[in-house]
Amino acid sequence: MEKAIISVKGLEKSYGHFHAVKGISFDVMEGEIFGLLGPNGAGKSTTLEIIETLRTKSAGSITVDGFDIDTHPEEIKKRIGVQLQSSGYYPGLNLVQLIQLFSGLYNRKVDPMQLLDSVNLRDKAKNKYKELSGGQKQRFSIATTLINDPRIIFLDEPTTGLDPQARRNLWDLILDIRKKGTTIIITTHYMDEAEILCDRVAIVDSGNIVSLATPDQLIDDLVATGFERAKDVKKANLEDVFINLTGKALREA
Ligand SMILES: Nc1ncnc2c1ncn2[C@@H]1O[C@H](COP(=O)(O)OP(=O)(O)OP(=O)(O)O)[C@@H](O)[C@H]1O
Repeated sequence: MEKAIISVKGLEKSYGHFHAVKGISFDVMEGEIFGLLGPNGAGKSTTLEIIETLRTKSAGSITVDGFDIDTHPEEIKKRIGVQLQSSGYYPGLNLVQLIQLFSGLYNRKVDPMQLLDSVNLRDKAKNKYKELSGGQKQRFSIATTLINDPRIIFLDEPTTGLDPQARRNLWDLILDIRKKGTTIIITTHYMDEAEILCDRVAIVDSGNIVSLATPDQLIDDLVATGFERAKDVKKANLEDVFINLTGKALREA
């Protein structure tokens, strides 16, 4: 039976007089990839950071894995994996040392090489974070979300700035993580990414959820209104051409 692992009810957030999140409610089901989509400033990061216990809310209630955020934030922290800002990656340490540092903070024993293997970064074990390419940095930051063996991970625009091969590689990594039973919440500005990865998406605009359904359902609903694309869709797009010409392999060795 489907069970909600995150339940958000009537969430509001104001920054001074500015009402950034205006009373949103949604559930995230156990094991799903749930997308928050919306234009810049819609309130996606604010919402994520409140659920991550990193920001206070102005009103509403949230439970994560059965724990109320107001009364049990520490229990919630133990169960979630959050991408760190790159400023958290001490410049003098290599990837293995960083993983050892983070696992110490979480009080967990992890095998750094096994974790690096899982994100295809074994070869970079002795490199420093700043020596990684954009795609490698993103993969490393996803690896760090897995250190405490979380039930849920939060990915805020994980593929922004990556080339098409690196994006696809990251999609495979995200799907692999979900296969192991981890619930994933992701924000993205890429609709193709949301369509491929997300079981359900909430479309957020000016602090409200304006629609929430599976990508298929949202498209069908739009088509049912009589909407048609202006141009016939070709069987391939420019990204297909690019991948076809330059291959699927990563270019960052
Ligand atoms: N600390 C803050 N103080 C004041 N206003 C803030 C603060 N953080 C965010 N905001 C405002 O709240 C609104 C929502 O911001 P938020 O970062 O949640 O949007 P977002 O949907 O994640 O946008 P983006 O796609 O650009 O990351 C924006 O108008 C932003 O300027």
